Amino acid sequence: MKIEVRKVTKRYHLDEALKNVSFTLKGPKIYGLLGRNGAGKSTFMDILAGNILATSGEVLIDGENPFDNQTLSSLVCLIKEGNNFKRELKIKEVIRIYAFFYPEWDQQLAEQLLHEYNLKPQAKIKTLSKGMESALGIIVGLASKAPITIFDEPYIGLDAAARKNFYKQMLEEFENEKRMIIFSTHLIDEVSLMFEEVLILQEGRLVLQESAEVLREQTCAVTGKVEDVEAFIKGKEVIEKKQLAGMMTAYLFGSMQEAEEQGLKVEGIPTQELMIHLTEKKRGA
Ligand SMILES: Nc1ncnc2c1ncn2[C@@H]1O[C@H](COP(=O)(O)OP(=O)(O)OP(=O)(O)O)[C@@H](O)[C@H]1O
Repeated sequence: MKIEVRKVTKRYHLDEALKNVSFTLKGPKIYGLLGRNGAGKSTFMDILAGNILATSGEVLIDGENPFDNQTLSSLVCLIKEGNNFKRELKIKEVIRIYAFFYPEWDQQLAEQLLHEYNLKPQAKIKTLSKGMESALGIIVGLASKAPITIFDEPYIGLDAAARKNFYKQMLEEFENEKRMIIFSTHLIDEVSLMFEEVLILQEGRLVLQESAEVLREQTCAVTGKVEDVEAFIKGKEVIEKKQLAGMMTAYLFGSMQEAEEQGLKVEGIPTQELMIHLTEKKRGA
């Protein structure tokens, strides 16, 4: 499936949650949608799921507007960080509703995951802990088999071991049957290896869209004497530089090998740190 985002702005009264954002996503792929609080991630996901309209510009899924579009709504499954289900419903009723709604629903997978997460079909949503409710969201998202599955921080209340289990299940599902998964998270380093492409939003603007491979392999942190680092980074795309006691560290797009040949100390940059530097750079620009 193809998602085209064209000059999208979303305004809430005086607040601009998205500012003239344009990009294209093509599935099947696992996309990481990153950004700090209030960057506009949830707003974008809500527009994509057809829950709200952009103030201007358009989002198209295979050429169609998702707002109030019944055909598309059965192809897109959005799981948010909470309040996905009516509190009075039982788990088995939630499962029945989603099974009815999503044509590719995988009942066997849903039952297997309910068992793994130890969720009782008779239990009412309002009796579940935060972690159990998140687990149900994860189960529904995975079992929906929706060609566009969107997870917006879906793991609130799950501990590190349960989150790891979820990432494993998600990857297995993706390998079994490829689809487009858009995943928004704060816990970037936990999941960064899963992403094939990363988008970073900052204050409503898209500051980066890049394949994760390029980010991992073609960015590095170079440290050495100020004059050596300055000479090395001349003409290169520098993300950030820091100076202390005659030494400099520069974060840049460039090959590690080239820096090593110059006798500089070179390290990879964890995605989390890269995101912080990229968003700070744009803020200062
Ligand atoms: N319903 C709303 N009414 C008014 N303002 C809103 C609404 N939803 C979002 N906003 C504002 O739009 C901006 C973007 O919010 P959004 O929730 O999309 O960001 P986010 O990147 O998902 O953040 P977080 O990670 O904290 O959920 C914020 O300034 C937020 O206050």
